[in-house]
Amino acid sequence: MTVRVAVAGASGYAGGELLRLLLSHPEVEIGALTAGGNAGTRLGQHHPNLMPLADRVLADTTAAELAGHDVVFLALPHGHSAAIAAELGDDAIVIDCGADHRLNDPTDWARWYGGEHPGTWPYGIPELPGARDRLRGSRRVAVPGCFPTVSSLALVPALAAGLVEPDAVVVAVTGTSGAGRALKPHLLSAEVMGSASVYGVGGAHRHTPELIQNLSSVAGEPVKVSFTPVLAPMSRGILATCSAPLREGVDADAARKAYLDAYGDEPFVHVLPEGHWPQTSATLGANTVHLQLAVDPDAGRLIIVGAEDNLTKGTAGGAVQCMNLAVGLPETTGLPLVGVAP
Ligand SMILES: NC(=O)C1=CN([C@@H]2O[C@H](COP(=O)(O)OP(=O)(O)OC[C@H]3O[C@@H](n4cnc5c(N)ncnc54)[C@H](OP(=O)(O)O)[C@@H]3O)[C@@H](O)[C@H]2O)C=CC1
Ligand SMILES: CC(=O)N[C@@H](CCC(=O)OP(=O)(O)O)C(=O)O
Repeated sequence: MTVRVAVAGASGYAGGELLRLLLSHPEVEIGALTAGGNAGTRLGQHHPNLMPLADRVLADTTAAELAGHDVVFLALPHGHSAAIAAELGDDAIVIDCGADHRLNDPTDWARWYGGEHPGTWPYGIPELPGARDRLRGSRRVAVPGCFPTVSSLALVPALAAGLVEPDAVVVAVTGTSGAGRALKPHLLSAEVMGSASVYGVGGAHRHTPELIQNLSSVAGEPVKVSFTPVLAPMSRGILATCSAPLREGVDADAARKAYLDAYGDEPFVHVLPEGHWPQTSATLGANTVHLQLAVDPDAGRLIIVGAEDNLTKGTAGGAVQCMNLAVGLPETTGLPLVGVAP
């Protein structure tokens, strides 16, 4: 099978990571590459690592440029996907790395992003209960936010098995590439190097409703989520420390069993051997999430720590995994399982 793909937003971080993965995908032919203000420039100017595509010139992001492909990846800022997807129609599978089609509830959309709800697409974490069947053969995929990917995978088995109360706390350290490559003063090296800082504190981050949506759907009841992101001086990676109050009688063995049952057969989600704790460097460049858990008997809480590369499993790798499901290829095709640590 040859899957002809286009990437809109190819000059950005998510677009660049998509191309890195697609270049080594055995069934993919890379077609149109588009951008915004950087249209007309060479891809090599933006992604010097992508040598085989260095001389490709970026086109304007229009439906006409993106037409005629089997799969179109949209790696554009929020709010740019719905109109282009509508113009492409059903001829192409469209995989949106942005937030436009993630939230089910129009009221949530209006509160967190503003404006009219662009509609909900099948949500791209295949490892969540029931998700894989919805993604297989789908013509549309909403790729999750990078924080919700690792944090949902960390908390879902405990909530689905009823081991914890529906009241989660997530504190997640992230590298700066999560913010994209547009210039922003708080991402200057003088601000970031040698310092860690919080943002979006007090339920103010727009990934909170996405997490609540994912966790509540498996818990079967509304789940409260307190989410705090922490910006750290690294380019890639997320380390999420998640916890929730343990229900009466739940011990460490029962908790571990729930995670091994949930992920024992998953190629990309690894529950580490006891005593080993996730670290971002072990997941860099790999389409993996590493998890470990512990019971804190004095606090009465289950603690789950998860690591991922925000650009790989947290965006582009997850997107390619969903493409494989959508086109009927084995889910793992072309995706790296091994990180580049140290
Ligand atoms: N970075 C991450 O870890 C993650 C990102 N995402 C999502 O992926 C999407 C892309 O993010 P990211 O790559 O980080 O962002 P970047 O800012 O790095 O890249 C944005 C891309 O979109 C293009 N673009 C910007 N404005 C327009 C426009 N008006 N019309 C057409 N193209 C435009 C840019 O082109 P140009 O260079 O010409 O400006 C660039 O190619 C976002 O929706 C983001 O939320 C999701 C999960 C994680
Ligand atoms: C460091 C940093 O700023 N990270 C971004 C992560 C955004 C992301 O990955 O996802 P979406 O934009 O696709 O929702 C943030 O917190 O907004």
